[in-house]
Amino acid sequence: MSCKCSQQCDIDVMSDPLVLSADPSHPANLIPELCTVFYNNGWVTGTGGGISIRNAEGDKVYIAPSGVQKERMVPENMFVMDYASEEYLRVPQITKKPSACTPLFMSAFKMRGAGACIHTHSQSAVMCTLLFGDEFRISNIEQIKALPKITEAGNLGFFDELVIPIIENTAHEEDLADSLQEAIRNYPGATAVLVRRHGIYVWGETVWKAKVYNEAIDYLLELAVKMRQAGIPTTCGVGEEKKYLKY
Ligand SMILES: CSC[C@@H](O)[C@@H](O)C(=O)COP(=O)(O)O
Ligand SMILES: [Zn+2]
Repeated sequence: MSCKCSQQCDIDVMSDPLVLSADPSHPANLIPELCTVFYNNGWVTGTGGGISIRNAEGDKVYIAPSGVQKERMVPENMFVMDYASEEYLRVPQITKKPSACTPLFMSAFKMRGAGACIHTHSQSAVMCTLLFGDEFRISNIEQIKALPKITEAGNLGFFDELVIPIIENTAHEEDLADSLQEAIRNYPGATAVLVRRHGIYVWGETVWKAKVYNEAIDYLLELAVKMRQAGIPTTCGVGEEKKYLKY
């Protein structure tokens, strides 16, 4: 039987209907593709980081295997979980162990209704967790406008402050779930949580929103490191930067 996607493809989906599709937006195709993009940005190198995506109906969760090179995955490597029962509908041959990030991805799905959640080990994210205390804050930068308010409709404005909570790392990724959930409860306007000396989790209503938020946040994290290096506070008002310039 061939795939039912809009492209009239001739992939034999009977061989593995949960992960084989010629539809490029199928989660089993998107996870390997996006992980390659993230790898090329230095966000998921050395097997760290990853992404989990729910299907369009929201009843299935696609999860990468644990400990694999995330940029070299193929659709057949994906785990598929039933969203409601959290039971695995498919376990790939490559390994029986799903990503250690699974309880964290599930927290974003269940608590925020997210359609996708990205985890990166971006060096800008890690540096910001070393430069900031319990919260990362930045304001008065144009790129902030790419991020949602969450608690009300629409995006943040140029003069709004972006606040991202920072939680402490644990020896094992799955042990982060409790503190991530606490941060999600305490910061209803957050679409991301930083993990000290580790990286960041970013989620969104759809995979494309999650991707845009992750890109915008990483841009702001990288900028924040440079602002700190230049001695400019990340929340400094428009025009106030002159006070900090050394020339
Ligand atoms: C470099 S090992 C990193 C892991 O411990 C973890 O932090 C991570 O992000 C990926 O876990 P994984 O189980 O491979 O999906
Ligand atoms: Zn990690």
